[in-house]
Amino acid sequence: MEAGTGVFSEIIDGDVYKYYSEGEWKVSNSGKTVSIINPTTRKTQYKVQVACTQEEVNSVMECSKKAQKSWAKTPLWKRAELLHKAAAILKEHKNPISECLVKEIAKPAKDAITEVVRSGDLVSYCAEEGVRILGEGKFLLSDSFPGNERTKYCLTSKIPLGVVLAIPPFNYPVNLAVSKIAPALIAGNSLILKPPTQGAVAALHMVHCFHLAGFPKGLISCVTGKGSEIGDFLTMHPAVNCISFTGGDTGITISKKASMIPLQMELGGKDACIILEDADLDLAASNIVKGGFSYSGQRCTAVKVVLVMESVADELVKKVNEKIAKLTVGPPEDDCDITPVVTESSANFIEGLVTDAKQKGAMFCQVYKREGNLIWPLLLDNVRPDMRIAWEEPFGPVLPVIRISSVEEGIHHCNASNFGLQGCVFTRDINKAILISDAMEAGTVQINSAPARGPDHFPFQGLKDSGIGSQGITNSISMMTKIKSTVINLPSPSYTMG
Ligand SMILES: NC(=O)c1ccc[n+]([C@@H]2O[C@H](COP(=O)([O-])OP(=O)(O)OC[C@H]3O[C@@H](n4cnc5c(N)ncnc54)[C@H](O)[C@@H]3O)[C@@H](O)[C@H]2O)c1
Repeated sequence: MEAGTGVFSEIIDGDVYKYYSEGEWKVSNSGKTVSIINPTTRKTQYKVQVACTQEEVNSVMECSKKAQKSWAKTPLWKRAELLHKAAAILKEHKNPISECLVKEIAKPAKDAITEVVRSGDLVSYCAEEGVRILGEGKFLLSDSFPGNERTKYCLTSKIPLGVVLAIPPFNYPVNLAVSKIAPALIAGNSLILKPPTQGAVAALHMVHCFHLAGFPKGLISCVTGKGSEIGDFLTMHPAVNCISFTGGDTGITISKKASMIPLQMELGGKDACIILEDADLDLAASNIVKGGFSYSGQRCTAVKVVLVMESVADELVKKVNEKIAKLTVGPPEDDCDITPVVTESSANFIEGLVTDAKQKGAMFCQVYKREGNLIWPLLLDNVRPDMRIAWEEPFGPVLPVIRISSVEEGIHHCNASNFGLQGCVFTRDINKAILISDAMEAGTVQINSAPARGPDHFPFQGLKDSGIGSQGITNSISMMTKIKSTVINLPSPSYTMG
């Protein structure tokens, strides 16, 4: 089945995709649309509605508030049952959804399928985890605090926050949407999704799978439009009780504007890969290539700078270059390793970093080549700290190598970054690895493997400008709840068996 056909024909009106509110697919009164440009053909692939009007957003909010009230009264097992159903429908329709990922964000076809299947698994896992952790609370006794007798019993439980606003980025528009939707729903919240422009159509198909599962009207809504146009109205809306955002620096702006509500922010990274003299260089080289160039480097946890000890640098660079030479470059439909980057402006930004590095004397291991949005993989050796690429996130298939003469120098570079998402270290000495992991200011450090977000139940968080709070299924469920206590006061102390 193709995108927009069969069960999905309901979500499209002519050639424009609708938005989703009050359990229905609707055409916005704004009368405006935005074109989604296929990164490979650079032609319009799909159209979605621009900025639903403020009245439409207000009505989405009202409806979401109302739906949440009755959802919070729906038994946990029933919420879980619906999530399991949605997960199965999502997996069943992996083909049309992955087709959108290929055409909207040039994700290699195989990876696009993996994203949808992984998303279904995430939703199911979340339902199971929710049933366990939300079914438990705490029981506290007053006499453990000095001066108290056992006259108070405190019962705590986790309650929903209300309306959760989810804003995912373009690179995993399905997976990073469900990683917010599923925890929000299992915890008893309603959810409003604002998908990225590139990736919006994949997200709308995914939302329709939740619709088909039969969630109550208004519990899930999906509002399309440019972040720059409707972003502020959504993120500053008084009805929103929690924002879960994944993306770039926009998250910093949102966190400054948002009101006093819980924020989950997963932002950019400049994940460093430190290679010691005793490292298994073959293992390191394959992880650098996989970590640095998968999905053309457009991953928050991509290896974004290699910090290698001078004594093994020549050998490592040689091994990495041999592997880069084997990467296939071309369209996502052919499952090429390197596919066009998401937009022309991204390609121009990447080119700017490459030009800066060239002017400042970096060594090019390959010839720089670009056709449209397609950039061939490039390793830049002998990068120095005065080059932009040493610090900035290219979000493309360009990887800098900085040669270091001590571990301290590597840690210093890593910690001087504003980002602190993940990092990795390659060594056969586990004691050194632990010391380095502790010294690196990053939310997660991988030992002998490239940075990675999954498996999706692991905690995932960034320090400094890389984020607020922690994701991962369990942490996201907890983050989308609040603790509520009920205290039973006894007229006189009561001790068990007393
Ligand atoms: N830490 C993580 O978990 C993680 C994961 C994936 C990507 N990322 C980061 O995301 C970035 C790439 O993704 P991107 O280009 O889609 O990021 P982006 O910040 O440009 O956009 C993210 C989302 O925010 C929306 N948006 C834009 N302006 C807005 C506004 N004013 N108000 C509300 N929403 C607004 C966009 O439409 C999109 O849905 C990279 O920096 C990458 O490192 C981080």
